[in-house]
Amino acid sequence: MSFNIESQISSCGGKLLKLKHDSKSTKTSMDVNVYLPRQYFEEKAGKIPAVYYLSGLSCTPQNASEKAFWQPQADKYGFAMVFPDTSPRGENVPDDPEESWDFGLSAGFYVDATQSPYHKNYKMYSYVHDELPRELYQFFQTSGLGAGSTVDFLDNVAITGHSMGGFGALSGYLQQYSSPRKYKSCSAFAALVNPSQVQWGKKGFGGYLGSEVAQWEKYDPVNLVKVVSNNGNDTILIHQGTSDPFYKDQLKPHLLIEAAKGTSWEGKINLNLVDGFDHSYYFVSSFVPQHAEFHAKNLGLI
Ligand SMILES: N[C@@H](CCC(=O)N[C@@H](CSC=O)C(=O)NCC(=O)O)C(=O)O
Repeated sequence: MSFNIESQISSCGGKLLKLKHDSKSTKTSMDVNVYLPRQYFEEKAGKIPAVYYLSGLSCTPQNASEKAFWQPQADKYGFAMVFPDTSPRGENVPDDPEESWDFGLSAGFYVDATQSPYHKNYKMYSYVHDELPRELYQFFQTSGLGAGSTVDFLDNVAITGHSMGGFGALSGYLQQYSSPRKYKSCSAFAALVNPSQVQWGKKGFGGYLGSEVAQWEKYDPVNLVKVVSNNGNDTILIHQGTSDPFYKDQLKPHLLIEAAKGTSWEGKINLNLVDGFDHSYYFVSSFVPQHAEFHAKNLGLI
C-alpha cells in the first residue's frame, strides 16, 4: 500500500512531505510527515539515517513539524525526520467515552490495543515500529524524489518523543532492544516513564489493554529496564522541565532512575532536570539541538 504526497513544503534546506496512506495495522487512513534534509537532494549523499519523533496527547504530525524545530538539526547532521500521528482517525474509529484529550483520538499510547472496541484500530505499536518503517522504505525506494540518495527507514534509525510520545519512544526502544532492528539510540522530552502508576497511563493502559497488569508491564519502561539487558554502553537521554505542570503527577522521571538501580541501565539514563521550563514546545525546541547531536553520534554521523 503506497503513500499519497498531500504536500511538499520547503523548510530550511530540505522538504517537509505531508503523506497519507492506508494502514493495515490500524485499518484506517494515516497521516505522517517526513522531513527530507538538504543532503537528500545533494548528489551522492548515499543512505540517510532516520529519526522517529513520537508526539504527545492531543497532537497530530503537525505540532512537532511546526514547533519542535528538528529541521535545522536534520540539515546540520544529515538525518531524515519521521513524525507519525498519535492515533488512528476516521468516522468509525472509537473515541474516549468521556470525550477527554487523554484517551482515544490523538491519544493512542503507541500500544496494540486488545480491548473492544479499540482492538480493531488502535494498533499503534505495530504501526509505528513495524508497518510504517517498512512502508516508508518501500515508497522512497521508488519515489525518485532524491538525487541518487535514499533514506534508511529500517536499520540506521533512532527514536525520540515528547510526553506520551516520550513513553512510546522508551517503550519501543527497550522492547526492540534485542531485535535485529533495534533503534541505535533513544531520547525523550518530559516522558511518562511509568504509565502503570499514573492517571494518564492507568486510563490508557486500562482502556486499551484491560486490567491484567502483566499486559501493562510489557510496555512500561520502569518494568522494561528491569528485564531488558543493556548489552553495551548504551545511554538514554531525557530532559524534564521542573516547571512542567505534569512533572510531579504524570511524568515522574525519577521512577525510571530508581528502577534502573542494580540493573545494566544504572547510570546509563542521563536525566536532565531543567529549571524554569514547562511542558510546551518552547521547552522541547530548547533542547532539540542536544538530542539531535546525541542521535547524530549514535547514527554514526559525527
Ligand atoms: N489539549 C490539551 C493540551 C494537552 C497537552 O498539553 N498536550 C501536550 C502533550 S501531553 C502528553 O502527552 C502537547 O504536546 N500538546 C501539543 C502542543 O502543541 O503543545 C488542553 O487543551 O489542555
